[in-house]
Amino acid sequence: MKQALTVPKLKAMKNQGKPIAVVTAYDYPSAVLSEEAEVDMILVGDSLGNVVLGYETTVPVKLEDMIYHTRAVVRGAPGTMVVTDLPFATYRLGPEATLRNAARLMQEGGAHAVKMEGGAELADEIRLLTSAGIPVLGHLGLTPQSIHQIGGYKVQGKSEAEAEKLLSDARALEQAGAFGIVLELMTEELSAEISQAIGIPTIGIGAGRGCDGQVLVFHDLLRYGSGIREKKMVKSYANVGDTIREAIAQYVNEVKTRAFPEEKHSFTSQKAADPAQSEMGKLYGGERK
Ligand SMILES: Nc1nc(=O)c2c([nH]1)NC[C@@H]1CN(c3ccc(C(=O)N[C@@H](CCC(=O)O)C(=O)O)cc3)CN21
Ligand SMILES: CC(C)C(=O)C(=O)O
Ligand SMILES: [Mg+2]
Repeated sequence: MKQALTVPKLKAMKNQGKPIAVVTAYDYPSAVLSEEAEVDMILVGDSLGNVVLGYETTVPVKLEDMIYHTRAVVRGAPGTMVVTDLPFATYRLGPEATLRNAARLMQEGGAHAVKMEGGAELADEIRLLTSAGIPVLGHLGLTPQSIHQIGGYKVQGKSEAEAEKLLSDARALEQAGAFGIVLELMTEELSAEISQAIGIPTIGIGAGRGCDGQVLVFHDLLRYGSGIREKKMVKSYANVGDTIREAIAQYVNEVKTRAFPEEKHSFTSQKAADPAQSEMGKLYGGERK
């Protein structure tokens, strides 16, 4: 079995200038295929609320959902580093409650690390978790769990004041012990500045070319879903949604026209093998062997 990447090795990749390739996965097949494709890390994102469970936002996603999906991912990718999102509000009731929730993602889910959205205000939580052996990945820029506060999925860090705040938040996360930071939906000037200013790797999504790695949502990368919206930040490397829809439509058509199943998909008894004796044999006039 392939050896999963470790936190120290991930940090070393930044120093060696080796880009880090991350994809989200939510279940057994997406994890198996991601590991076979040799991704450096799998993120069990709370985006599963959108792409797997059909919610409008990530806000309804529960800790139990994340544990359940992480278990399936870990079974599918036993040789890959798996990081799981702490979902909405599960790391906002103080360091102890955060530790309890993060520990469940690791003990019950099998995650190797956890991710949380936010800046300097999470320093105490990150210090406690890292001291307890729970690696923490930060997440700055667009923080989708705060969508009802922010009001929309908008590019972050465009003003000088916003950029300053994000840079100081990145420094605070590193200081508190985070092993890396996801930078979501910000200008590439800012993501490059942050990536140079800190010693831990940055993983970008919609943050341009300045980051130490990239992450994409599995369903966006593959156009896997019925209504995957075109987003500027996404590159789709396949169109699995169209492929699946066309395949299912063809199956439906073949059932309706009795083109499927054929003889080769069917099983026969010894009695049926003798056309004179079997109902099917009589029906097909001895055609069946
Ligand atoms: N399918 C999916 N992909 C994701 O990347 C993702 C989720 N779901 N759910 C949780 C969050 C929400 N995210 C989002 C949601 C919307 C935009 C978006 O509308 N992006 C626009 C830019 C908007 C602007 O110009 O201000 C784009 O075109 O990329 C980006 C990230 C990222 N995460
Ligand atoms: C977009 C990534 C970074 C994420 O947080 C998720 O998939 O939930
Ligand atoms: Mg997330």
